[in-house]
Amino acid sequence: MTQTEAAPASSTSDEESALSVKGLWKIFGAKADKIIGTPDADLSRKELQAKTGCVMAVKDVSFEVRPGEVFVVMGLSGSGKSTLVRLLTRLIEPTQGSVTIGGQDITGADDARLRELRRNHVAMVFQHFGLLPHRTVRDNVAFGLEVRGVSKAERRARAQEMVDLVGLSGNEDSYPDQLSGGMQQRVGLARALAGDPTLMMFDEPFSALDPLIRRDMQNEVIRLHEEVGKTMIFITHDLQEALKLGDRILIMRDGEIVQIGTPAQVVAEPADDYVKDFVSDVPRSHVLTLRYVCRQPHEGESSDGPVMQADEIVRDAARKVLEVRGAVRVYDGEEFLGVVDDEDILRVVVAEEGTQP
Ligand SMILES: Nc1ncnc2c1ncn2[C@@H]1O[C@H](COP(=O)(O)OP(=O)(O)OP(=O)(O)O)[C@@H](O)[C@H]1O
Repeated sequence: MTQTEAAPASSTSDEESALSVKGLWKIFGAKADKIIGTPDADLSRKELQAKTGCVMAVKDVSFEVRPGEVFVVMGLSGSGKSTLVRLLTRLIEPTQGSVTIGGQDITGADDARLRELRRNHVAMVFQHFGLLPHRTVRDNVAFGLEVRGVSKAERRARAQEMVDLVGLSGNEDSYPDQLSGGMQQRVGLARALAGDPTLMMFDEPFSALDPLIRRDMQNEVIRLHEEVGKTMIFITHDLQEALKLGDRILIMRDGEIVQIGTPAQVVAEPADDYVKDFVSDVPRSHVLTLRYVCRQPHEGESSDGPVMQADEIVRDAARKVLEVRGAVRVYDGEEFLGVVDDEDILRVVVAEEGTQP
């Protein structure tokens, strides 16, 4: 994934965003809509539940996702991730707030528009693959196209293309129970891609897979993203997965946003002790970029070293920096940010020795 440290999300307008979420709330329970705007809304989840019986699942969440971005929503169990992703297409009705997908207001959409949106623009990949057991791989992949009324020949051709894309060539005529978990999830990916959605949502798709297969599937998502460039919203409780896949990560706790940032930002500048604690075991050189390591040149330090870009990850930059006598210059595009020398790199690497589990 690219690790672009771009402008803050708030500078993106609704028309430019793939997804725009504003002031979104979900409170489960009777009279939940009477709570927002009252002092009860400021109670902790536990206090609110004790007082009113209502559960604050998602609390005043706002964010923007850019076209082509992989946006990860990360949080521990119960933080509100699944509710949030279901609010985005109104599989769960929001208590308050607005959602705009590709410039279309979802919150006010009638049933027909919602169906059209779910069918043609948004694809979801879940942990439980939701494959139809009596259909072949090919027919599972083509299912959404069938619902849309695409002709049989066109469906077959498109399904084959997607089966090939996810590396399942030769398994077209197998049934789901003849495939391993990883392969079944590939069918789920192919099915999601078949309809050429504008937005793909993944709700903990790899949580049930073995660690090695899970890593393969993460790499597969990265490869597919590079190939098809879709906007992706990826829900996970796994920090490593979030750091690996996300262009940006939204960290949730108790229904609220704690931080939104690039992997490097979250590790270098955690918003609070909760995030700090969360990222404390992360090998920093694998995530931090030169932006967070560079410094102003010392007096008299030569400033004619080679140039590197600020979004280069420290581990990838290390060899080049260590080979240079003196410092390399770090630029964000045309803008000079500072310099980095071998000691600056080693400081990151040595510091992480103490953080490895
Ligand atoms: N239908 C419901 N009625 C009442 N409370 C609910 C409902 N659905 C979810 N909740 C509560 O809302 C909170 C957020 O749940 P949610 O499932 O969104 O979290 P999550 O981060 O996805 O967790 P997990 O990974 O365990 O699914 C939890 O306290 C949960 O118990």
